[in-house]
Amino acid sequence: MPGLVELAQAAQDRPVIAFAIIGLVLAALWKGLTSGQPHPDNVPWVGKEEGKPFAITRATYASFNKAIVWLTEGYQKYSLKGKTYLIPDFSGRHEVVIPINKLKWLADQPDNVASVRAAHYDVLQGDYAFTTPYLLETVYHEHVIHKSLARKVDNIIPAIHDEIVNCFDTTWGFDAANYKEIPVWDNTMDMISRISNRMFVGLPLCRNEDFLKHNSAFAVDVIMATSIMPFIPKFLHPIMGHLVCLPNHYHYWMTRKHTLPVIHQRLADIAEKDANPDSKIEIPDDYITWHIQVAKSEGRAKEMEPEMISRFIMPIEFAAIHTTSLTLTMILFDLLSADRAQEYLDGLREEAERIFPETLDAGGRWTKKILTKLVRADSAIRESMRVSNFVTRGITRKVVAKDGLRNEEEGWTAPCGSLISVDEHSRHHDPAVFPEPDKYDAFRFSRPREEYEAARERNAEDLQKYVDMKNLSMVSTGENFLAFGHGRHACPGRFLVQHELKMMLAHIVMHYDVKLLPSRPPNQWLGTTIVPPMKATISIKRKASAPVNK
Ligand code: HEM
Repeated sequence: MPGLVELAQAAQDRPVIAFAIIGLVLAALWKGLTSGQPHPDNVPWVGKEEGKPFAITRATYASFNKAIVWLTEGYQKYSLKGKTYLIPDFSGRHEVVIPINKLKWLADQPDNVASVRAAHYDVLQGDYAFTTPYLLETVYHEHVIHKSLARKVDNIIPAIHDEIVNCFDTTWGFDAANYKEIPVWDNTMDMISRISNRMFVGLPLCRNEDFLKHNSAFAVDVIMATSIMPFIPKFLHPIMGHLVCLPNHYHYWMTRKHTLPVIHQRLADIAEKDANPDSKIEIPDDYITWHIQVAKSEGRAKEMEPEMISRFIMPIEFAAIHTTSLTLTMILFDLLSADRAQEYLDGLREEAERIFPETLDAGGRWTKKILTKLVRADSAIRESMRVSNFVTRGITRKVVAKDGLRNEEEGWTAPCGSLISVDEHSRHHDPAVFPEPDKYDAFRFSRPREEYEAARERNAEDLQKYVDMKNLSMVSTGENFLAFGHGRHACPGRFLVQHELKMMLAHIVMHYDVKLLPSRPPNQWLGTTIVPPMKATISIKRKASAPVNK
């Protein structure tokens, strides 16, 4: 530990850095002392020691490493009894946490009463982080994904499969003699960036290293901005917001030089094809095309500008790449360290090898219909998202109605500006809902589905059971599975993610031997976010028997 003299000397040597650090510390303290999200005043708190001076401020600071303790306390004391409570947050954004029986009530609120867009705008620093507020004000990219992705998914699966094969070939490789260490987080980020971009911008850009590098740097810039900005007093935001987000502009600028030529070409090709439907030009099925087609059909001039198309690619990349990479990283660690890891790997391999031959009619490429049969892979993914989800609270909505949002049943009103959410972590770990809730049981959700299929004799009584079984799939959201949210704003990307992750798991088990892990490399809690171990590795080698390209 340096002494005061050394610190004073260091400050003299680097006055600008010292000034900046002192400024940030003072700002953080100031913020802690004065912050406070609007909230109902007749709802109990967890973590706040009533009667003590600066009780909310102290709870705000303590919340950084108390999230799990307070969520558990809130769940036991209030949620299980159908009661709402308040939880402090390190960012100063204290939340109203409702019990699970009010999930539908919240999800059904109109957008002009409880808004997901406003909640995301605040958390993601919409004024500054994405280079122009217009992107998160309009969320046009989300509209495009909602309108297009589920309809287009069958068309894009072959391209996604092709990209997955290419990613594994070029990063995990072909060496069948020696095990190779794979740094899981870096590798999944690399692969998921390429695979996602195959759908967003297509070939060859999805493999362009400079484009991918600046894209991923942009996402890190956004995360930096969301971490730093809550600690800067509001009145300084118009200056500090732009300063903190200077790197975002730079990295956007660097991606733009790659995307703009593709966008110009695409606009020209689509115009040519529209004018001359017999033209031989092939229009790729990717985000750029969907963006243009939706904008054209809705007469949106601004969204047709090449510059805007290029900017809108950034928030969609942000929504897709980190979420999917975190999920895949968690899946690999959960699967390889489970008590019955070998049995799970063998089960996944047996399923993949049994189903894959059905693709031969489709040129050895998976299709949506065939992928639906991978129920064990589906379960292995859903189970990891249940046990190792990286967010603890979800379905977050900001109250935007001027008069607030009234809950008659409990008799509270959340004033305009309040944040309301659901504690999905505790629900996903509730022993009354999931026996042995902390255990990763890869086939928890596929076992009943397989038993049902084996015994299936269609009659009227089976119909309900059939629906129940469908509800165990990873895209089915509800009280017991909230990792993709729920209701009309549930993640539309999940209709792609399910196929992408299943294809990746099937590829791994059919092509590689993977060493089991002696124990689960631990996740880390950062406030209320859970991050997987970023440096942990796994050992893999190509199966000598693996087919060269499938
Ligand atoms: C495993 C990967 C992913 C996870 C865990 C995930 C999770 C989520 C969650 C929790 C929400 C918020 C739902 C709510 O507030 O109710 C969301 C929203 C969204 N996600 Fe995902 N997501 C993933 C991948 C993707 C991908 C690949 C895309 C795009 C292709 C995408 C696009 C979106 C969009 C556009 C929204 C906003 C929906 C709306 O507000 O109407 N996500 N996602």
